[in-house]
Amino acid sequence: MRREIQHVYVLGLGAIGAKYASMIYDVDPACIHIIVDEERKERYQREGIFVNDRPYAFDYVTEPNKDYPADLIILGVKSLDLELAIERLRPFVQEDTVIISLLNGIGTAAKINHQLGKDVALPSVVYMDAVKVQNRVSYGHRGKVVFGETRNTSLSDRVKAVCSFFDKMHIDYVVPEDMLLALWQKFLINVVGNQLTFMVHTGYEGLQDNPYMLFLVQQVGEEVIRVANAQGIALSQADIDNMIATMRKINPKAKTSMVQDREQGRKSEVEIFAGEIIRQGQKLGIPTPYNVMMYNLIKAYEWERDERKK
Ligand SMILES: NC(=O)C1=CN([C@@H]2O[C@H](COP(=O)(O)OP(=O)(O)OC[C@H]3O[C@@H](n4cnc5c(N)ncnc54)[C@H](OP(=O)(O)O)[C@@H]3O)[C@@H](O)[C@H]2O)C=CC1
Ligand SMILES: CC(C)(CO)C(=O)C(=O)O
Repeated sequence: MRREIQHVYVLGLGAIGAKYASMIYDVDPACIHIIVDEERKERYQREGIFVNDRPYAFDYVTEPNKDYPADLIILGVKSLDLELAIERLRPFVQEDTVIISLLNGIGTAAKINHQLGKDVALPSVVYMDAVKVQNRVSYGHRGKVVFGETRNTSLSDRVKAVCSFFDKMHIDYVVPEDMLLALWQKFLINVVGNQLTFMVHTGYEGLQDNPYMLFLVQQVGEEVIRVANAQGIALSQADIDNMIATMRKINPKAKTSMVQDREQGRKSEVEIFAGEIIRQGQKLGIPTPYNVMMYNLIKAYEWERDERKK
């Protein structure tokens, strides 16, 4: 029988990580700890971390404490920092630890489990509109974590433990029956929405009524569906239609995380979006020309920005 979740560690106190850390802190400040290195600890303590304008005095830890074993670790780094982050959290992982990774992309849980050599990470994704600028995080919606075992016809003990913890912390979540499909539904939004808004440099409004963008939404979306279907994942036109309907309900001025990366001069996560679709398409013999074009345009933009000025 799995014990109740009492101590939670967050690695990656960015837009998403700080948002969830603050929600947990608001209910039970003693149960939340932030894994950092010495440099981050000093910087976060000196500058403070604000979430929706409220300062948070988190417990910053650089190494595990046997009095507070990690029942749950929430990972909130960008995909480019994933490998290093997994090594940082390795000493915190106990026999019963569960890892929920809030990163975008379809392969994160598998990567974590492979690198750690054990089955500790549950596949998960988050729907959220959080932004971090310097030491200040803001968000408009409560967001939603989607997580679970690959199939959840009945709930495993570790999924039940996370559900009851999220209930206590008032964190909205969904445990879908088919987690692989849920990962691909989110992946579809990222491959289509994040990359097109990045290239056109627009908020969600670009995906709501711009006829040229809507043409591309359909073409890029169909490539994702073909790659998914070839692997037995039942992504369909209905998912593109749902995505368009959902985009139309979002604040038109809000921005995908990839547009935020562009505005803050950071490297984007194109490798886990178009890069992943292109690699999978090549293995399966499925052409993905729209993604090849997007991948190279995004890379070309970043090359001009980052390499030429060196
Ligand atoms: N923002 C959003 O609305 C959404 C984001 N996502 C996904 O969530 C993931 C995280 O995104 P987001 O929160 O926006 O990213 P941010 O860039 O805001 O945050 C990442 C954080 O990770 C920290 N970090 C990186 N490496 C380490 C390390 N080794 N040890 C400790 N901390 C580390 C960084 O710290 P520092 O700043 O000190 O360098 C930074 O604060 C991405 O995959 C993104 O696609 C998904 C849905 C929505
Ligand atoms: C789905 C979306 C667009 C918001 O949660 C996202 O994942 C992102 O901005 O990266």
